[in-house]
Parts: sequence; C-alpha cells; structure tokens
Amino acid sequence: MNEWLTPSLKKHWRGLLLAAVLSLFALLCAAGLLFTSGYLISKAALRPENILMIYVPIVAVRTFGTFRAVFNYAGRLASHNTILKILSEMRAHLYEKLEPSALYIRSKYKTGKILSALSDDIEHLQDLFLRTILPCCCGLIIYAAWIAVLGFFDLRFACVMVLYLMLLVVAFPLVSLIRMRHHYQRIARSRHELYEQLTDAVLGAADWMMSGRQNQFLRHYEQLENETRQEERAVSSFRKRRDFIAQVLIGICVIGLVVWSGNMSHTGALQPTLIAAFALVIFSVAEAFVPLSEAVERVPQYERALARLKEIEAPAQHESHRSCTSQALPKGPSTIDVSHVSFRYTPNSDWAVHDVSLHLKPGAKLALIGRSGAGKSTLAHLIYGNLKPDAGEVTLNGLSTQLLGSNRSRQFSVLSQNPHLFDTSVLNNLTLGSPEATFDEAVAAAKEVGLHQLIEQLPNGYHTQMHEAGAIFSGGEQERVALARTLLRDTPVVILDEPTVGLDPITERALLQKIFDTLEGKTLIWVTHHLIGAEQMDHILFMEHGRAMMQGTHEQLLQNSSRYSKLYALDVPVRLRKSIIE
Ligand SMILES: Nc1ncnc2c1ncn2[C@@H]1O[C@H](COP(=O)(O)OP(=O)(O)OP(=O)(O)O)[C@@H](O)[C@H]1O
Repeated sequence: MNEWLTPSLKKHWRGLLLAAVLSLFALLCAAGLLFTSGYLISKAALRPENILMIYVPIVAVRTFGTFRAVFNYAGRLASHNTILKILSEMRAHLYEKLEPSALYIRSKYKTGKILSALSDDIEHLQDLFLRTILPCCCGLIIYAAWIAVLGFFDLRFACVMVLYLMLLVVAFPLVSLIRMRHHYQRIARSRHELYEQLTDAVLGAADWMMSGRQNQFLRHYEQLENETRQEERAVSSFRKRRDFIAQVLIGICVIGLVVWSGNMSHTGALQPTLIAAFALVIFSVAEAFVPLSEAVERVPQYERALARLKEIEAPAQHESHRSCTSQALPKGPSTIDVSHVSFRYTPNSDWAVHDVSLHLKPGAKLALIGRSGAGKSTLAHLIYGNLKPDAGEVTLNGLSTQLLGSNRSRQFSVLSQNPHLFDTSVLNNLTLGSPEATFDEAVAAAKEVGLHQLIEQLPNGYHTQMHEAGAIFSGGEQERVALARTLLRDTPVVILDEPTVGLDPITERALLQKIFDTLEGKTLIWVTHHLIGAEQMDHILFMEHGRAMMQGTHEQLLQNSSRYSKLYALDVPVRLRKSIIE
C-alpha cells in the first residue's frame, strides 16, 4: 500500500466494511435460498403429514429471496458510495500532485501519459476494492463456512472438498495471475501508446493535415488499435475457457454432493430431503468462487497503476527519496537561496544551468529572463526541487528543496500557460487543488481576480457547468481562473511559467498587473521570454547558455547594461511604457 491507497482506506474503512458485510449477507442469503428451496421441493414431494412442516421452509424461501435482493442492493449502494468518494479524493490528490509539478511534467511527459494516468490508472485503483478485495474476502469466508457445514456432517468428505475446491479458490486464480500478467502488460503498453498518439494527433491535427501525412498517421493508429484488440481477444478467450472449465468443475462437484448426500441418507446420517438442498446450494456457493480468478488476475494492473502514478508524482531519477515531515516546514514566509548551482541533463551534455547563485527574501519578485534554451525552466525546476543539482544547492528556509517531499505542494504553486478548465462546475474549477475551500472563499478569490461579475451572469452562477460556460471564458479569463486557484491554495512561493504567453500586449499587461497585485507578499519566480512587466520585479536574472549573464534590479540593468536597455526598448513599445508611467 502507499500514499494513494492507505489514507483512503483509513478514512473510509467503515464504509468498506459495511459494503463487505452486506455483500457477504447477500451471498449467505443466496446460499440459504437455494438450500431451503431444495429442502422445500423434496419435502413437498413427500406425503405431507402436516402442512406446517413445509410452511416454515416456505417462509424461509421468501425471507432469503427478499433479503438477498435487499442486501445486494444495499451492498452495491454502500460500496459504490464509498468507492466514488475514494475516487474523487484520489483524483483531487492526483491534481494536487500534478498542478505544482506542471513545469516539470510539461517538459517530461506527453499529455497522453497524463490522460492515461487520469483515466486508466486511477480507475484501476478504484477497482481494487470492488473487483478484487471484496470478492476475495467474500469468497474465502464462504469457502470456510461451506467446509465447516460439510465438516459438521462428515469430516472426511469435508477434507476432500477442501482439496477439490482449492482448484477454484487457489489454483485457478494463480494460473490466471501468471497467464494474464504478460497480456495485461502488452495491453497497457499499447493503450498508453494509443493515448499518446491520439493526444499528439488531436493537438497537432493542423500540422498533420498540412504535411499531407494523415493517411500515414491513420495507418499507424489502426495498427496499434489492432494490436490492442488482438491482446484483448486473447484475454477474453482465455477467460471463456477458464470459466467453462470452472463450470465443469462445479458440475462435477454437484454430482459428488448428490452421491455423498445419497450415501449419507442411505446410512441414516442425513435426511433424504436434504439431498436436493446440498446439491442446489453448491451453485450459489460457487458463485462466490468463480470471480476469484478474475479478481486476482487484476493484481498486476494495480501494481502498474501505482508505479505509474508514483513515477508521474515523483520523477524517478531526480527526486530525492528522503523527505521532511509536514511539521518540519510550516507554511509561511520563505527565503530561497540558490548557491553556485550547476546542472546538466546527461553527463556529456552542455550545462543547462551553470554556476548560478541567488538570494530571494520572503515576498521577493524574481524574473528569469532569456532566450529559448537559455536554462530558465531548468533553473525553475531546480528551485522547485524537481531536479537535483550536479553542484551547489537550493534551499528554502535553510532546507534543501530536494527534501521537501509532500511539503512541496504546501510551499509552491505554479501558474502555467493554458490552464485547463475541467468539465465540472465553475466552483469546482476554482477550488480544484484546495477542496477544503468554502464557497465564500471561492467567491472572494473570484472577486479578487476580477471574475465575480462574469460568473454571476452565468445561468447558474458558480454552479454553472464548465461546458456551458467554457466558451465565454477568453484565454485571459481562463488564466484568471487559474490565478484564483493559486490564491485559494495560498502557498508562500508561486512560480509563473509564462502565464501570459499568447495574449495581446494590452491584455498581457493587464493580466500581469492583476497577477502581481493579487499575489502581493508572496515570493514570485517569473519565467519569461520578454521584458513587459520587468520593471515591477525586485530582481532580474538574465540567462544565456545556462549562465547568469546579468542580474540586478530593473533600474540597475537599465543604467549599467546597454544590451538590457535595447532589449527593453524592443520588448516594451513606447506606447505601453507611457501607460506604465501614467
Ligand atoms: N528534459 C531534457 N533533457 C535533455 N535536455 C534538456 C531537457 N530539458 C531541457 N534541456 C536542454 O537544457 C537546456 C536549457 O533548457 P530550458 O528548457 O531550461 O531552457 P528555457 O530557457 O526554459 O527554454 P524555453 O524558454 O524554450 O522553455 C536546453 O539546451 C535544452 O535543450
């Protein structure tokens, strides 16, 4: 178990236990129903000395029949209610992990991989309880109960049944686990490839069309789809064969029980009326054993889903495995020190960041400026603690950012370009990443970023679904939604990963102003290509080829560097400069 499952299981153990108990009762009622039905049929076939002799089994049949349905329904309700709560918490947890890592993820993972994590991996974990733990627990309890009942009548026959039913309870699940492992591996691999291909194709549809190579893409996509389908067919045919053999084994078991109970009644150890009861009850008992194989064969899927979520959440080779506890680093003003930090992606590549040093006081505003490939994002990753410096150290309040672990999302948030608006209510979109935020807090954040009026005009205000409202949010307004999310998360450090890219200069200016105003007091690290807004920053670090080419305040650089003055003149048109001064 890990941090994905343990907190949910701890929090919802009562709901899960209730679901398990109700499902078990449903199975016991099903067994009781068939047992009493068998008894009733046999009893009714005999000459009734007293009608009351069959009245009790009639009532029992009715009771078991009714309660079986009731327990089934209640069990499903309890399990789905709990599982859906767990699922939504796991999704919020995934978002919490991903959102501050947006910088790193954008450079390392394709959208398809994230999509596949959101859809497949989280849902596999949802199945862990419904399709594996619950059927396994019920199956094993019914197995023990059935053997105990048989042992009560005939110990030797019970021992034979222990071994025979082990075929269904142990051997079949093990064979399924071994056989299915490699099929599932291949299915998972090709499905992830499909996701990646598809998202690439959707995001780059225009480029595919322009290059005239759409047929080539379609052929490759169909080939991948066929491979996946073939694997799925292999899985389904294995399942069919396995289930057929299981039914044959159950049939043999019924015959065995009829012979045994016939012999027992012959010797007088069992009433003849119980022969049919024993023969029938095995059908419902076997109902609990058959799903065991399917339950166990899913184990590799859970392992893989957990491994992939772990991989996305904590990028393997760069992430330190040690982390400090949440008590060790309370949320609050943060001083960041970057001391002679160097980093390269591979031992033979050029330095992406070389010997950079910085000191940021709480609430300082740093602009990382430079051309594409200058090393700005790499330095932001190093500050964030995603990448481990090859030399030097980055500390936050004296503690290496490498060691922040689960504290990282409490300290940092990232406002990136093109934030995604999810297909849920506007309110949920605002509170994503801070689910504990109240409605009033969300409204206050929306007011602060200047969205309140716009949201109020929507058909259902804050409860309007995003697919209805999505079209009316412009690029700048979507960025404001992301800004409101950041405000609600209230972390002391915010990394701005070119949030205004693609906006026209006037909107860009207005949005930047809004960002700087609303995030006043927080430490800002702003990754940018150009100098609009640079005059509002406390410190500017101009990077080139991984090195800090120049740094200082805007005024210092304007005075001391003719290059900076020229770039500023180019980037910030006179018209805008005038408006800044005014
Ligand atoms: N994941 C990676 N693996 C290998 N090299 C990388 C990786 N990411 C970046 N680099 C290289 O490191 C150098 C610095 O890249 P970085 O992304 O930090 O620059 P940047 O200034 O942020 O560029 P941009 O503004 O285009 O994002 C570049 O030469 C780039 O090719």
